[in-house]
Amino acid sequence: MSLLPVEEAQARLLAMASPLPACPAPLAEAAGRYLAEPLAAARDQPWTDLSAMDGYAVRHADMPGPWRVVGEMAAGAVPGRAPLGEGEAMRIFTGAPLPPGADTVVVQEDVHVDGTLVRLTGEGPGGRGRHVRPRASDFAQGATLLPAGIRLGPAQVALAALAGYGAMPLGGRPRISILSTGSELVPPGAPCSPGRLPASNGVMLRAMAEGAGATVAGETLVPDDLGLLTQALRHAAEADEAHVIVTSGGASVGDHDLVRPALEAAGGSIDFWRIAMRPGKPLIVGRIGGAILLGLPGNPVSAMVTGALFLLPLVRHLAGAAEPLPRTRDAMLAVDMPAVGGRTDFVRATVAGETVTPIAFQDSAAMHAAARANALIVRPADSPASRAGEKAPILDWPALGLAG
Ligand SMILES: Nc1nc2c(c(=O)[nH]1)N[C@H]1C(S)=C(S)[C@@H](COP(=O)(O)OP(=O)(O)OC[C@H]3O[C@@H](n4cnc5c(N)ncnc54)[C@H](O)[C@@H]3O)O[C@H]1N2
Ligand code: MOO
Repeated sequence: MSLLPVEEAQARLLAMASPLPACPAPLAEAAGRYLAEPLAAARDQPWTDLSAMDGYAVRHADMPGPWRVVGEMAAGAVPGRAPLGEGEAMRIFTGAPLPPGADTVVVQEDVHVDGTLVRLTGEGPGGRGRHVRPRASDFAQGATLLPAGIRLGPAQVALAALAGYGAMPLGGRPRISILSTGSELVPPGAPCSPGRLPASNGVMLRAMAEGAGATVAGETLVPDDLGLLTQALRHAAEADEAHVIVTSGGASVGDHDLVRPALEAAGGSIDFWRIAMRPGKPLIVGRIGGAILLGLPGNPVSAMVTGALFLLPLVRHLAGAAEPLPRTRDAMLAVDMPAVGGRTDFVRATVAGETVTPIAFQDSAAMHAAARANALIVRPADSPASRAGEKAPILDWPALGLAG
């Protein structure tokens, strides 16, 4: 059975599912999720010309003063209709609307005040319009502020609030169920007798998926037993109602590698198996009930890399992301790198500025080495050797969704 190229496998996986239905949600729940429709401003910001400083609103034509103070405006005030007359000033505070006729604000540090008379002590504000935030200078009502499919962070949530919204249409939250397979596994922190191994993939995949906006409906350790694994898969599909079931381990060709037979015994089917990538070759993709099954390899680094390149794009796609796949950028290789075989190599590396350096120990079970990395160097299958100083595509941790 030939190995599937990585890009083809990613495209086939994403084509298996449609984004979940969108629904309106309060802004407090929006960060980390995807906007389902373009966001248009429901108001002008600012709503009128506002002062950017504490001081005195004046007519620039009256420069350099002096002025007679005829009233006061604070944020929240609404200007009256009478325009400022010649030589008149309005005491004004940051965020307050300018009275009609005023076009410039003199800051209070630049004036001497004697009763109601205000004189410049310095050079004054300079040009007309100084210290004024003109109406709609940030955005105008009706303007498209955010496109559909972007991930909302704190700044976008604040923008939505200023644009007049208390809720936004958001993509759905994918539910995932995590099954860590292997009779050798014990839960993290449990006593680890000889032959046992702390299960690390479950907590890692949970952190990755939750960071991408998924909710974890179940997280279970399952021994290498066909009956128990079959039952666990059914449970994840039916009771957890998972959109995605992600297994780790048991994906390869050994006698104890049971994910494929268990999937078939549970009534599921395999769409494809084995990808031309290193690490991560044994990846399985299938379906069971309404869920997509993603069978990741057990080696911790293989699970991390396949989780970042397959699980997270699938989560983003279901959650409504316009661009679910991570984007590469170019960096300069710090060292020579050998020719690549028939599988695309995702080399764990550290990137600093524009320079990327592979980590010396590339074992797919070596989590200590992988936890020092902050990028993968992407070396496509069958590439020739590269020299230090050449450019190479990398996927850095923020692009992959692995940044802490
Ligand atoms: N004859 C062959 N052997 C192997 C092949 C192959 O093509 N032919 N592929 C190798 C590759 S590549 C990988 S990757 C591994 C992964 O295979 P599995 O998915 O079947 O993984 P397991 O054998 O179950 O486990 C591998 C390794 O990882 C440890 N493990 C498993 N689960 C966890 C977990 N949740 N947390 C931490 N560590 C875990 C497990 O104890 C094993 O040491 O197969 C190669 N073999
Ligand atoms: O693909 Mo395995 O993940 O090379 O170690």
